[in-house]
Amino acid sequence: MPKFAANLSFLFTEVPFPERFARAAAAGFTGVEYLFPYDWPAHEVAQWLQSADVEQVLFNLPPGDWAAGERGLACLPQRQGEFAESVEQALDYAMVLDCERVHCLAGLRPAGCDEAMLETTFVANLRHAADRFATIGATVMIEPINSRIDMPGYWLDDVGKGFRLLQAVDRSNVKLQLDLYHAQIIQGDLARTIEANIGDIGHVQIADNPGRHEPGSGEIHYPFLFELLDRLGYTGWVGCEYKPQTTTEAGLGWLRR
Ligand SMILES: O=C(O)C(=O)CO
Repeated sequence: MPKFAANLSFLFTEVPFPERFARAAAAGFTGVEYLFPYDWPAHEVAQWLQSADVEQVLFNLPPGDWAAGERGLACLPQRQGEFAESVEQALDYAMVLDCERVHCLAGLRPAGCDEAMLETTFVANLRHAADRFATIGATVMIEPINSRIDMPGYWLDDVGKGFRLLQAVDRSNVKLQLDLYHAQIIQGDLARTIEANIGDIGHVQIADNPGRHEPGSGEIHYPFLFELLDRLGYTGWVGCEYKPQTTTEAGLGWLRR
């Protein structure tokens, strides 16, 4: 079975964020991920990790003004200075949290902007981020996210485009974060996609479809995909980024099975 990380932005939300680390550990998780740590000083987050004895698996670079609807900066031509600052902030946190993976949100497609310009900006920004994170041995993830249900207007909303962008960025520490829930909505054909691209996949996330709930609640046959990841020698983490149907604890039956 792969290693599972609890996504603390989705799971254990019954308790305040600092308490979720211990809850995840008590439920048997040895790794955690979440969207953003920036509301808390890095050394405090490090203490929560340490006292729960869990590994920091992944978090996201600052996304711009999330509350105002922004969903990342990496493709935005007018925001390259801010992107570079966001890389430094995430790097500081990654060092303190001893985290080997960060996810770089691409951003929403700006109106009236040429596709080639967005791609040029994205590639330049990713190369910059990759080179900065290489100094601590960390990998930068890019993630295709569906723009039909969950993130309307998201620029990186195609799985094939994600793998093509990896080639364009051409840095060994940039990999694809394959969220199987988003991939199912975008295109399906999950097993073949994993098999054809396993060497470029640096992180996996899961939820079932429809509803983005626990594995087993929908149409995706996760036991088959977990066996496939094992058979292909995937040694990375699988992040549990789903919305529990009732409570987090009640929804962990799929993991015990
Ligand atoms: O929305 C998602 O799927 C994300 O992983 C955002 O980081």
